[in-house]
Amino acid sequence: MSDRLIESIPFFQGGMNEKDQEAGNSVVVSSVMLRFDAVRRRLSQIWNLHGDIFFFRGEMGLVGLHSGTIDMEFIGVEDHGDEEGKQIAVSVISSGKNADKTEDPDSLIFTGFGGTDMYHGQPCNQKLERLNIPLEAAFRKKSIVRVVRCMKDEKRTNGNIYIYDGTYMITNRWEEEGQNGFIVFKFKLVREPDQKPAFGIWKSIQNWRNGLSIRPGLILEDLSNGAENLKVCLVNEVDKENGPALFRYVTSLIHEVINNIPSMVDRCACGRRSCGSKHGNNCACIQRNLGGLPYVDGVLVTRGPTVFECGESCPCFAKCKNKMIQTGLKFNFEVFKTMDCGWGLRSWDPIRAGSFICEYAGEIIPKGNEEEDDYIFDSSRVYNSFQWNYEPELVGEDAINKVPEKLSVSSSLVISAKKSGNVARFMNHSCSPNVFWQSIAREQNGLWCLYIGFFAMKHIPPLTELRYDYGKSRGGGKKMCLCRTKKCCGSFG
Ligand SMILES: C[S@@+](CC[C@H](N)C(=O)[O-])C[C@H]1O[C@@H](n2cnc3c(N)ncnc32)[C@H](O)[C@@H]1O
Repeated sequence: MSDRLIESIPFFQGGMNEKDQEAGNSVVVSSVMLRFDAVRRRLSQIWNLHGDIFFFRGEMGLVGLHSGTIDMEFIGVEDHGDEEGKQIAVSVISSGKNADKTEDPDSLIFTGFGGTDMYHGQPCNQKLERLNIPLEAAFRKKSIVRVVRCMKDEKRTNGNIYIYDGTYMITNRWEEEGQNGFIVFKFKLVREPDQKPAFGIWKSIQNWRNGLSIRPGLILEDLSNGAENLKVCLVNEVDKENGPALFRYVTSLIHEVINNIPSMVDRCACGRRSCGSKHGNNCACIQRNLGGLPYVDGVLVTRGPTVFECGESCPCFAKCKNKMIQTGLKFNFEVFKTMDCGWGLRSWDPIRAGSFICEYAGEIIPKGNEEEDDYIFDSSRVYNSFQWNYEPELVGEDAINKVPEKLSVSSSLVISAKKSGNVARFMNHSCSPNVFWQSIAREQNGLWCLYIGFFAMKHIPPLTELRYDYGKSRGGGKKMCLCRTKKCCGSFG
């Protein structure tokens, strides 16, 4: 969000002090609500979200896709004569008691509401009343209903992922005997034709996991040949090319020393535990980071000049919360042939914004030796600036313009992944990227070493190509860009 928008709400006061936290601050609350509502109204005009994913119900409310905690949203229809048609369903979430067990990607059986006696809590027949009326009205009026499929998020305890699966129509409605012997209402929704696949992609991936050989275009089951903790498959569904040119698969970078950071006099002394927990709050590595522990729930919280992780000689656990990029891949990736940019990278798993994707593995080379090399990462290039640490003032931190988002890697780092590299060497460039890089430092052999970690800029649905901004050399981009995004500036590198 731009500073302009923040200024346009003159009575906004950022942050909550302790007194506010106890007593409440209606000015802050109402200005946050104003901003939320402005964003929601604007987004509900512009969204075209087929296949987009959400990790929290509130996110769907923000974009105007589905509001509230009930698995059906309805609107009032003023001009409809009969009583039963005054409310009409506009969106359903297939989760909980209403969920569909068949999981057909083109249709959905949605169970009606009710079936528990209001006064005594005993099971009873569902009736054509209350929340079933808007569903019945949508059936009779043949109106369009948005469908959100709900899946369990394997990476979070009790977490769900919501997939927007496009528009459906209720084509049938019937009553049947439920498992407990009482009547339940069933509504059959059929997906409107000519929509790009969304939930269907998830179902295909589920099948591939059960037997990789059925993955169309499969060339290799594991390009890393066991070097990574998860398989990286290689596929080509586009032409006959049977793989990228030969390279050595390595999982990490041969380290670089940061000269201007003093060596490890104050390494982490947290003991055998995870830093950042209630017992390990004084971690010297975490304290080097602005704002404390950089990762919460496995996602990067804010972007900054350098993130400091616990290192080799810190006594904390291998699973310490302040160790992320050194703990390997977290998602099942595939290297695939793109239509016009050679090989590219994408994931079978949904990726939550801020998640660690991979590091840029390869060999460190001196600046100036990168001619004729397509596999260069160069931290000293000019990168399009972007704001990722949104709204820090809402949580009482310095305003955006005071936090340096531009990366200042103290010594420039040039990595070549031409001869040796990992999945990162296949990430193509985009002028509207969904991935960004972050420099990460950790101690090795008593010295601070610098690495480049890639993180998801936004939530990324499965099989969406992962691309970052390659930046431009000081003299301007040398290669023609084919990213085909609206913001394409024509060149990169
Ligand atoms: C680091 S490699 C990426 C992997 C590469 N596509 C492959 O097949 O191995 C960088 C090269 O990919 C191609 N590439 C990446 N992004 C591109 C883009 N936006 N437009 C055109 N070509 C691109 C260019 O040939 C570039 O030199």
